[in-house]
Amino acid sequence: MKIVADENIPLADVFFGGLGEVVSVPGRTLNAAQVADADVLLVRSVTRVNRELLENSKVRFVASATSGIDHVDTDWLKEKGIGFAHAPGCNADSVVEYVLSVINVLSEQLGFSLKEQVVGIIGKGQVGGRLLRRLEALGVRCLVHDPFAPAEKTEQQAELDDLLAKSDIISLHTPLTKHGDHPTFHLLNAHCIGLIRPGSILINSSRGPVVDNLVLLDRLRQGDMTAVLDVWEQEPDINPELLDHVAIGTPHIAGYSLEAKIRGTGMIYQAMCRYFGFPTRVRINNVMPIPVLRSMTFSSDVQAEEAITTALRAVYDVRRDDNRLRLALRQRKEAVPVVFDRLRKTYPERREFQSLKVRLRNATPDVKHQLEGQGFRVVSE
Ligand SMILES: NC(=O)c1ccc[n+]([C@@H]2O[C@H](COP(=O)([O-])OP(=O)(O)OC[C@H]3O[C@@H](n4cnc5c(N)ncnc54)[C@H](O)[C@@H]3O)[C@@H](O)[C@H]2O)c1
Ligand SMILES: O=C(O)[C@H](O)[C@H](O)COP(=O)(O)O
Repeated sequence: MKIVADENIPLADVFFGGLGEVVSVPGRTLNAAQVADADVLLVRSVTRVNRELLENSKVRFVASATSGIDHVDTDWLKEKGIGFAHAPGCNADSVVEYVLSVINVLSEQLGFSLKEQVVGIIGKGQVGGRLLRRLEALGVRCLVHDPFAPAEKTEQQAELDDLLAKSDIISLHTPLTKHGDHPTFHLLNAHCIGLIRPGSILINSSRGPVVDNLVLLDRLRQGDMTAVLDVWEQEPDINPELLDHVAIGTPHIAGYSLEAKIRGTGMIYQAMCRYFGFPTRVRINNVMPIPVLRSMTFSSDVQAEEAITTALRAVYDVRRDDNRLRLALRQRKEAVPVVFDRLRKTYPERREFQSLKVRLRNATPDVKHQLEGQGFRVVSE
C-alpha cells in the first residue's frame, strides 16, 4: 500500500510505516502527479483535497490530521466512494491554552482582572466548549453563541449581535463554512465588527476568513480595540500591515502543541486501521515524548492566581510565538509566505498544561482545585 503523507505530519513513519510505504511530500505544493499511484493520502490543512487533485488517482482513503476540514471537498469524496477521516478535538486543549495565554498576557499588559471581564465564545464545539469550562472554573462570566449547539445555561446563551456588544473579550471557534443556514465566511463583517465595543479584545484562532480582515484592519487603525490573530485571510501570504496593528500575531500555531500534533496523527492512524480492518498496533500514549519541564513546586503561601500564572507561563507563553513571527518578517530576508510556512514547519516543542505535574506543599484545597480546573496535574505533599 502506498501512503502519501504531508511531511509535517509528525511520527508518520512510526504510525503508518507498518501499514505500507510512506512517501513524505510538502503539503502546500502537493499535486495530482504525486498522488496518482497512492492508495492513501494523509494531509494537514494546507492541502486542497478535491477533484482536481484526486480524479486521476487510485486513492481509496484520505485523512486529515486536523480539526478543520474546509480544505477538503467531502461531498466529492463521498460521491466517489473515497473514505475520509479527520481528527476532531485533537488540538482543542492546545487552542484553549493558546487563548488562555493570550488573555493572561493581555490582562497584564492592559491592566485588567479576568474575573471582571465578560468573555464571548462564538462556536461551542471541541475548542469553544473546553474554553468555556476552563473560564468557568476561574469564575469568569461567559456568553456563548452557537446556532447548532446552544449553551447549557440560558444566561449564557446570546445572539451574535448581543454577544459582540456585551463582551469584553470575544473568542472565535467556528469552522469556516460557505454554505448552509449559518455560514461563517466573513461572519464578522463590517456590521459585526462595528458592534464590538471600544476597549474590547477580539481573538481569532479559528480560520482567517471568518473575520473580514480588511474591515478589521480599518477598525484597528482607529486604535480603539485590541485584536489577536493566529489565523489570517490569504495564509501564508498574510498582510504585514495587519500584523503591525494586532497586539499578538502568530502563524496559525494555536493548535501546535506536541500532544495535539501526535494525537492528530494517532487519530487518523486509528481511523485508517478501522477503514481497512487492520489491527491498531501503535498507541498514542506510548509514543508521546516525555516533556522537558516535568514538575513545578509551590509552597504553602501561594495564591491560586499566582500559581496558575506561573505554571501557565512556564508551559506556554504566546509572546514567544508572536516574537518569532515579527522578528522573522522584520529581517526581510524571505518573502512573507516563506516565513509563515517556515515558522510552522520548524515550530519548537510546546507542551500542554496536562504535561506539568504541579506539586503543592501544604496549599489550600482551593489552590489545588483551581489548578486542576486549568488542566494541570496536581499532587499535594
Ligand atoms: N488555529 C488553529 O491551530 C486551530 C486548531 C484547531 C481548530 N481550528 C479551527 O477552529 C475550528 C473549531 O474547532 P473545533 O475543534 O472546536 O471544531 P468543532 O467542530 O468541534 O466546533 C465548531 C463549533 O462551531 C459551531 N458553529 C458552526 N457554525 C457556526 C456559526 N455560524 N456561529 C456560531 N457557531 C457555529 C458548531 O456548531 C460547533 O459547535 C475548526 O473548524 C478549525 O477551523 C484552528
Ligand atoms: O484545524 C486544525 O486542526 C488546525 O487549524 C490545523 O491543523 C493547523 O495546522 P496545519 O494542519 O495547517 O498544520
